Amino acid sequence: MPKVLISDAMDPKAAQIFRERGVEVDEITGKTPDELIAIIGDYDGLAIRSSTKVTKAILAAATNLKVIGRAGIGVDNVDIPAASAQGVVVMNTPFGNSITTAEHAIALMFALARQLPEADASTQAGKWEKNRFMGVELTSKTLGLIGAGNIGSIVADRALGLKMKVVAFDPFLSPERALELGIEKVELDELLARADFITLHTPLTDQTRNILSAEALAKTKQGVRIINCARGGLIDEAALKAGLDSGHIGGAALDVFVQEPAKESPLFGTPNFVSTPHLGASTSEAQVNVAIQVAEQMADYLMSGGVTNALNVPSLSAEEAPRLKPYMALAEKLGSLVGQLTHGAIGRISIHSEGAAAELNQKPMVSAVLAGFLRTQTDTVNMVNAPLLAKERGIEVREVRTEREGDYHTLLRVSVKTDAGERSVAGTLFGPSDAVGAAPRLVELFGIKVEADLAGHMLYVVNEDAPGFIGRLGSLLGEQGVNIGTFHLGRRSAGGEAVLLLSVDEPVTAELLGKVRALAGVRTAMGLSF
Ligand SMILES: NC(=O)C1=CN([C@@H]2O[C@H](COP(=O)(O)OP(=O)(O)OC[C@H]3O[C@@H](n4cnc5c(N)ncnc54)[C@H](O)[C@@H]3O)[C@@H](O)[C@H]2O)C=CC1
Ligand SMILES: O=C(O)C(=O)COP(=O)(O)O
Repeated sequence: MPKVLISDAMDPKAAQIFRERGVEVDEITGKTPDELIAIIGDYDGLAIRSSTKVTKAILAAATNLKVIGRAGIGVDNVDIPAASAQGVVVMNTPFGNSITTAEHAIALMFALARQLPEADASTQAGKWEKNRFMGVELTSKTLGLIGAGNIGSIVADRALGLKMKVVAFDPFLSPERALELGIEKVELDELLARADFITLHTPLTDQTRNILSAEALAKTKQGVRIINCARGGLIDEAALKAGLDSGHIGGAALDVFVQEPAKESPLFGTPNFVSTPHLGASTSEAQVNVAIQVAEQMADYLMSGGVTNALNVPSLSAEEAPRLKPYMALAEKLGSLVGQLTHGAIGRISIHSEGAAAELNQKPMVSAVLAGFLRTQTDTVNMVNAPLLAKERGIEVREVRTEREGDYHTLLRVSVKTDAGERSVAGTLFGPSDAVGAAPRLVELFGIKVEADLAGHMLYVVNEDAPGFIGRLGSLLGEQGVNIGTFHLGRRSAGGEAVLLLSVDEPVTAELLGKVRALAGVRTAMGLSF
């Protein structure tokens, strides 16, 4: 009988469903990482919310683990590359708590507009300070949405009902979708200049981290009120405190913090600051939704192999699975690679299969490319919703098949149309010709021939091909204590542009990237993960 550990507080429905479906379940919450490491080896499944941090160390001890189920949306507390490397399926419940979280953002907006927490405390202290609390109306005010996905769209809908004007910054929001939502798509600077209230609804990624930096906050309107029910780390907390102290920021409400649990913060006690302890998803309705959904999905997987809402594996029928599986892994890696290497809106993505790949069912491969690509923008993408999400983002998807073989027996090419022109990557499968058990390999990167395994954490460098460069890079990595797993090299022409792809044991830090970029001859350096 498979065994699941529920390690964060979850509605009792989850345990009930596991038991009904023949899965043994333990509910043990509040464990330290070391305590979790000591017990995790016994379990086939781990059901979590946001408190449990599923790190590489925990995964390393999770020798029997097959599936992690997140009863909620954000999976930034799970090391997905490490889970994938171990073959652990990671699933979430993308919609179960979105209404609830959107309502919390609206609640915090009202709390700021009418200073409800401070007025409540003062009244209950017997002060009756009727003249101290002068609020503002929401009607006719401009709400700036940063991120207009599932939750952002619901917030927009509610705000429009309150007769607010809504402007949104989301590079992946298509003009058609903006029109459908009744909101105006704008650039970030315009949002900062126009919004009376700003609310954040993006995942925490390298692009969104510190999106409200000191510099961005300085561009906001005098008296702006800011709400964050998405993730700590989207706002520079020190700059927020300074803005509140100076009076430039009229109010801020945070449900999420850089460090959680946030038991102390310079923001605590600041006038016009409101906070809640990551309560966005905490309603009985949402918790029942996500508990039922996560338990059903995990039980399906453990009992029959069915895959729903998985973030790192494709959903597949039993018959097609063995032959398509390596192609899907290749497709997902190529999609993820172009997603990580290109930024901003993409008008078109083309998937071209050549040779043996062209004879297979293309749909799962196309979904895998799109899922890999979109995962760099949203946590809620999976194999099932990837084509729909691509459509919503205005991405045209083209499929091209050439049954004739080219240089390779089988080849998959992914091209994206960006403002800078068409850019493409291509890969093949090495190993048995029927593809079962074959290994994905990158063979071309933006026109440069390179042969690489896309796995784990990688460092990508584009440099001028010149003697001594590899030695300088190798010494730098050695000095920084970075262990190189594999090393792949390609170049456009002798003395021209060269590309290096190195696999490294730990995620590439911003500090290391800074040092690599400072090396003579480096044009681009980025950290990638698969
Ligand atoms: N406080 C809480 O308890 C809860 C917090 N959340 C958080 O809310 C976040 C949003 O959830 P959903 O709306 O369901 O996700 P979603 O994936 O549907 O929407 C996220 C949106 O952010 C956009 N985005 C991505 N990168 C961006 C960038 N650089 N700039 C601007 N926009 C960007 C995406 O295009 C997408 O439209 C989640 O990632 C999660 O971290 C979710 C539920 C509860
Ligand atoms: O679903 C999400 O992304 C959330 O942030 C909710 O977190 P929680 O399940 O309440 O710990």
